[in-house]
Amino acid sequence: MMISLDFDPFDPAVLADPFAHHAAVRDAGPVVFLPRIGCFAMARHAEVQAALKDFETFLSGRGVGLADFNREEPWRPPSLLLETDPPVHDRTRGLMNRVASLASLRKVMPEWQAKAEDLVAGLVGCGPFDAVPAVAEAFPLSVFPDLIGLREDGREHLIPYGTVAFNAFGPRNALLAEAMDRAQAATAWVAESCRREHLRPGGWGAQVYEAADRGECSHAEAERLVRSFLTAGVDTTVNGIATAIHAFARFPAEWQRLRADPTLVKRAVEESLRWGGTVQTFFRTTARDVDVAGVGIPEGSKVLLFLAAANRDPRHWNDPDRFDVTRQASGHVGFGFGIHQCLGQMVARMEAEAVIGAMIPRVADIREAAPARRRLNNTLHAIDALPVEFIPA
Ligand SMILES: O=C(O)c1ccc(C2CC2)cc1
Repeated sequence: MMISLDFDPFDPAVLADPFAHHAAVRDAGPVVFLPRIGCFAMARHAEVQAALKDFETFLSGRGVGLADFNREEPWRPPSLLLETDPPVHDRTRGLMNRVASLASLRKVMPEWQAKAEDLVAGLVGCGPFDAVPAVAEAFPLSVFPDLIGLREDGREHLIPYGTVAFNAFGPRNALLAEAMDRAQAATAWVAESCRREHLRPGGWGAQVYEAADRGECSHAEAERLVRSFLTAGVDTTVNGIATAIHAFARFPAEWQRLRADPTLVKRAVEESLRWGGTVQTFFRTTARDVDVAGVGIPEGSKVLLFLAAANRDPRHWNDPDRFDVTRQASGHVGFGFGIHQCLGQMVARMEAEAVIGAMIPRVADIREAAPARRRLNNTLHAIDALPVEFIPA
């Protein structure tokens, strides 16, 4: 029996506080239909994880946004990672896994830790500041473009470019239109920056082109694969770090628990990824008629997967709305799940661990200087301003 829910997940009021609406979607049933969007939806952990794992039934190649690439032109050439299915995905993901290796990240970790320590030390005891530009944007923009090997000029374009890319997974609403208008220069800069001549030898970008030299992909594909790093690798980590700092400001007892046991830093970062819901949703498209929990979903249907709702599903987590630095948050779907699980998840973890790890010995308290201000986005639970004070230890 199909349950319909008169609910627009992309309504600005919902995007401003999505968690307030997730229980209703979860409780309405394992699969519901959203007539306002014209899609099916899943918000419970079991069904979301199962759909993410079942890449043959729930396709990515027809787009992971509301737009069905079989029916309408994508706003940009589709991603050869995010928006492909096997066998193409097997080839491109294998290539990118070899480039974005843990070994290469381990090499830069000491430099990232030193940069995070310098950044945090300069903010402790200096009164209220906005942690979004000062930390959440500053740190990823100081380390990630260098990892990829991007040119120095124009790196600030990466933020508005990510904003339009993540809005583009949603409907053609005012948020997307505004982001498109603002991102014209950024879109041009990103396209140019992915060209081989603009990439530093030795960086991840140049390594993708070297894979093309070896015949692992075409040089045109290499340009699009480098673009994936730029699209996925900034707005996500910026908001992941902002959300972690915001969580500790809102739950000071958790900050004290972490300061009392700094070995919890990896667990605390993972919990912020579960609890924070930076990446709220993604779509899939059904490859065939499929029955999920007694609901018939026709072939070619768009299915909205509420990742953040699944990460707070009381059917799977104890006291899910509680931010708990000691929780074992493995199994969350904040990075997706299955073959499309986030290629850059180790980058995201390492960036957040470097920043939070630098704060632990230096910051006795994180004081909210004013309420955080949301930056509405069709996909990201983003923070626009986070006025805080780092009280010296
Ligand atoms: O390949 C891409 O362009 C791409 C864009 C966005 C993501 C989201 C999941 C972080 C992933 C890949």
